[in-house]
Amino acid sequence: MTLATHDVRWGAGGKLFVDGVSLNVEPNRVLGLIGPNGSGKSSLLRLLCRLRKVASGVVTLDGQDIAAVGRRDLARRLAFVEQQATTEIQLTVCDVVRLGRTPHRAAFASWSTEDERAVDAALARVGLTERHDQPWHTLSGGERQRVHIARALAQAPRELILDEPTNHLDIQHQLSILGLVRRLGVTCIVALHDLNLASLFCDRIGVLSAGRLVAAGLPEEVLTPALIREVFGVEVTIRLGANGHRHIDYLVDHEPGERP
Ligand SMILES: Nc1ncnc2c1ncn2[C@@H]1O[C@H](COP(=O)(O)OP(=O)(O)OP(=O)(O)O)[C@@H](O)[C@H]1O
Repeated sequence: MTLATHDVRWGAGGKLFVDGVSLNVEPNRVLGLIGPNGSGKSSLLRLLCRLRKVASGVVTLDGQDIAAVGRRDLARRLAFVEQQATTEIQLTVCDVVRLGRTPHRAAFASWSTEDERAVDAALARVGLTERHDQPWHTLSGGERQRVHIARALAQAPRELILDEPTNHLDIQHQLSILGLVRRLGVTCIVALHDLNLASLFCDRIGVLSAGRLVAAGLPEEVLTPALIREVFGVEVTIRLGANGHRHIDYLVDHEPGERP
C-alpha cells in the first residue's frame, strides 16, 4: 500500500478545482497524471503531499490518513518537486541538494559522510556533478529543474511526486530524467503534458478534466483517440512506435501553401 486519494475535493473562492478524485498508485510504479491546463493536476499533487488540506475526502499513506502523519515522518517518506520551484538565490547547487537531507538528520547533528554521499550520488544521477559549487541563480532553467530533482533524490523518498519535471528540459534530459525516475523503483506520481512521454514512461495514467478523474488505467487503455478528442479537443491517430510503445500523432490542419 502507498498513496491513495478517496473522493477528495479541494477548491478556492467558492469553486471546486479537485472534484471527488479517488485514485491510488501501486507501490514502486509510476502513475502519470495528464489533463489540460487548469484541470487540477498541480492542485491534486499538492493535496497528495499535504501542502494543501482536502476540503473533503481523505488522502492516505499506507492506509493512514496523511493528516495524522508526523511532519518529519512524512518528509522522510515523500519528496515533492514543484513546477517552477524557486530557491534562495544565495545558495550553491550542493546547498540546495543538501536541503533534501534535512528530514534524515537529528537536530544539531553534524553533517555525515552518508549525507555527503547521498548529495554526491543525487547530483551524479542528474548529470550535474561538475556544478557542485555553482551559485544556483546562475543555472539555466533546465539545470535548476535537475537540481530540484537531485534535492528530491537526496531525500531518499519512497514516494516521489513530480509536477511537470520535464519543463525546461531539452529532449535528452527529458528522456534521461524520466528514465531515471523509472529506474529508481520508488512509487511515483508525475504530472506530464507530453502524452507520448506519459505513454513511454508511466505504468498507469490518470486523466483529469475540470477537476474530475475521467479515466485511469494502462496507457493503452487510456490514451485513445476518443479520449484525447474529448479531453484535449485534439484529433490524433495512434500507431505502434519503434520501441513497441504506442505513439500519438497529432493531426494538424494546414492552410493551403503553408509548409506542413
Ligand atoms: N489558490 C487558488 N485560488 C484560486 N484558484 C486556484 C488556486 N489554486 C489553483 N487555482 C485554480 O485551480 C485550477 C486548477 O489549477 P492547477 O494548477 O491545479 O491546474 P493544472 O492542471 O496543474 O494546470 P497546468 O497544466 O496549467 O499546470 C486553475 O483554474 C487555477 O486557476
